Amino acid sequence: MTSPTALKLGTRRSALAMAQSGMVAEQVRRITGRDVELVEITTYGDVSREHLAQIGGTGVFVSALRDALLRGEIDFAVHSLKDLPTADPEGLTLAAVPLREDPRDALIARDGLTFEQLAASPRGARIGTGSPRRMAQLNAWARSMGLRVETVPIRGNVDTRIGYVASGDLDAVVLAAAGLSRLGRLAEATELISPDIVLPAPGQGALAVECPADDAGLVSVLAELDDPFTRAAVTAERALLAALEAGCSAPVGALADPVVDGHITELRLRGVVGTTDGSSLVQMSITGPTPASRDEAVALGHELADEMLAKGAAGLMGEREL
Ligand SMILES: NCc1[nH]cc(CCC(=O)O)c1CC(=O)O
Repeated sequence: MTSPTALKLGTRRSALAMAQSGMVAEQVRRITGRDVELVEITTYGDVSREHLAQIGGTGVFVSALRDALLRGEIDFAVHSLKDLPTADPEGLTLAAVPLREDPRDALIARDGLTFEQLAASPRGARIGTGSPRRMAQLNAWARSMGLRVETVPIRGNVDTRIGYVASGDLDAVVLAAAGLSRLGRLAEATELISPDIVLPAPGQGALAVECPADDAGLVSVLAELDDPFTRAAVTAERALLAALEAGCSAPVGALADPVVDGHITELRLRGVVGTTDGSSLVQMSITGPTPASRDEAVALGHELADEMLAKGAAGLMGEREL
């Protein structure tokens, strides 16, 4: 039963989306004392069997929720921040970026193996991922050890992807640790991949809580879920992505994390662009004062983008296939 004043939270139907939305709904209930009702929205991305790149990237998951917000069918929506296109939508506002989960990628491999053990396996390793960013960095990592792995494009929900390892079709798959964690399945990871080796997608592990910009009451309530440090970090990462003019399926990794010296002193932003075969990578980092404003976070991202472009990053971003 929901009360007539229940807030409507629009969500995709996938297990991951439902888990994420459920967590945010609980926080909003606690803050407002109001009931929050989950409203399932089916997106084209959920029903299409085509590859994501052919239907315009993960943005397809987002646009159906945004349309429902703009039509007033739902009051707010929760997205995986890494799935959001870098352009700000008309009429909507990013009301909160809650505290980020572990941003790293996780390996789920047969027999409890790590990536290095798989790469060294004499029969060769087939590793499933549909992400050019993961392919580029996994292949570069194997090359750095004088080894090769075969990256196999896959898609589908978390269950489907883990299923390829359980069935023996693949030796391993790579997934975001945050998604596994939200589904209560992080224990299945056989390795949490260091960002020194594979940088996550910009915004990975963070959620985006979005609502109509003109709903001042709701905007101020949802703002209580915001974590300013997470927001600054993902703003810098996404500014880097936008400045590299990369599409959402391009092989760009980025992570802004705190430089801790007793307390947080600075923000370090790392970025990577590469060819999916891992033969060339441009990987750079900069450190600056923790941004005190959106403009400062954006400036940090743009500064690193300029340095990466000067090192030839643009030439590595032609590949768009999954
Ligand atoms: N690509 C789809 C997607 N979007 C967000 C997550 C995981 C959760 C997150 O990064 O916040 C995933 C799954 C994955 O990459 O393994």
